[in-house]
Amino acid sequence: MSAMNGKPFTVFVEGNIGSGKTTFLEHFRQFEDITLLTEPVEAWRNLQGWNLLDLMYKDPAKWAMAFQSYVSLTMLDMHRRPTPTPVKLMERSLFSARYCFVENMMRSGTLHPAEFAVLDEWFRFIHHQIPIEADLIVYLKTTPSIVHERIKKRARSEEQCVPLSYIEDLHRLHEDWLINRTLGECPAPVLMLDADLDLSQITEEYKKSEHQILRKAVDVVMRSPNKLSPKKPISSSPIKIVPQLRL
Ligand SMILES: Nc1ncnc2c1ncn2[C@@H]1O[C@H](COP(=O)(O)OP(=O)(O)O)[C@@H](O)[C@H]1O
Ligand SMILES: Nc1nc2c(ncn2[C@H]2C[C@H](O)[C@@H](COP(=O)(O)O)O2)c(=O)[nH]1
Repeated sequence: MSAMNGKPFTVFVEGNIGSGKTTFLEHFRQFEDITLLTEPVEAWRNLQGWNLLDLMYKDPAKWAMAFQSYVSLTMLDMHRRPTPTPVKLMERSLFSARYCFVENMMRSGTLHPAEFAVLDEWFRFIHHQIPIEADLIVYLKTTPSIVHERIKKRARSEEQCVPLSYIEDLHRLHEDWLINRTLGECPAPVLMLDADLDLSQITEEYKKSEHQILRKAVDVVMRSPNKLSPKKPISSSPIKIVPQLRL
């Protein structure tokens, strides 16, 4: 199934560490005609045998520049990845790397001002020379203390020493970027979801976003009904499938 006009309906899924971005993408695995691109964390944990994520957390002053440079490369690769489907969901973006993580490293003094200037120039160049657009941003809004507990429970070795204050700083930057609009550029309309809800309630919250996300795929269904169906068939009738998508 090719994307319409060669450009998929692109969604950036944004939110603090542990807010449920990967879990959100997994919710959409039930549908066909969607490309899901999770954050390349494993690439950051193993670049030719080097765990850049661990090095960055252990000695940010020394490794922040190298880590952010590689984050930029891997995220640009995701932005530019050919997408054969009408809908593409990406976990994070070059925008959150710049306006949340790099901004925080500059403000906290982790990045030298000259290092920040280099990363900022790279972001400006990429943003103005290469299309890295989005049609929608889904913002998984969370409370720092809640995601800090989730991070501890997830127990990713590199993150065990991440303090609550770091999560609070990232929260404020996400809010300023996506909600208050006092930081940087917001490249698409924002759909905010309450990602504090626990796993027993979060599916209903995720469903609030299905219509806006799947509407391009719905268009495809209306033109070729046999094309889109959940991997677990809801019904043999495309009509019953389409209302399921019209939430
Ligand atoms: N709504 C939720 N309630 C409770 N735990 C959650 C929820 N969403 C995700 N988790 C758990 O929290 C951790 C982080 O979720 P994940 O999807 O990896 O977040 P992210 O990709 O934003 O870092 C995982 O252990 C996951 O199982
Ligand atoms: N310093 C940066 N760290 C980043 C960036 N993008 C992600 N990360 C870190 C945060 C987590 O420890 C891990 C994965 O993020 P999740 O939110 O998916 O858990 O990678 C960045 O640009 N800079």
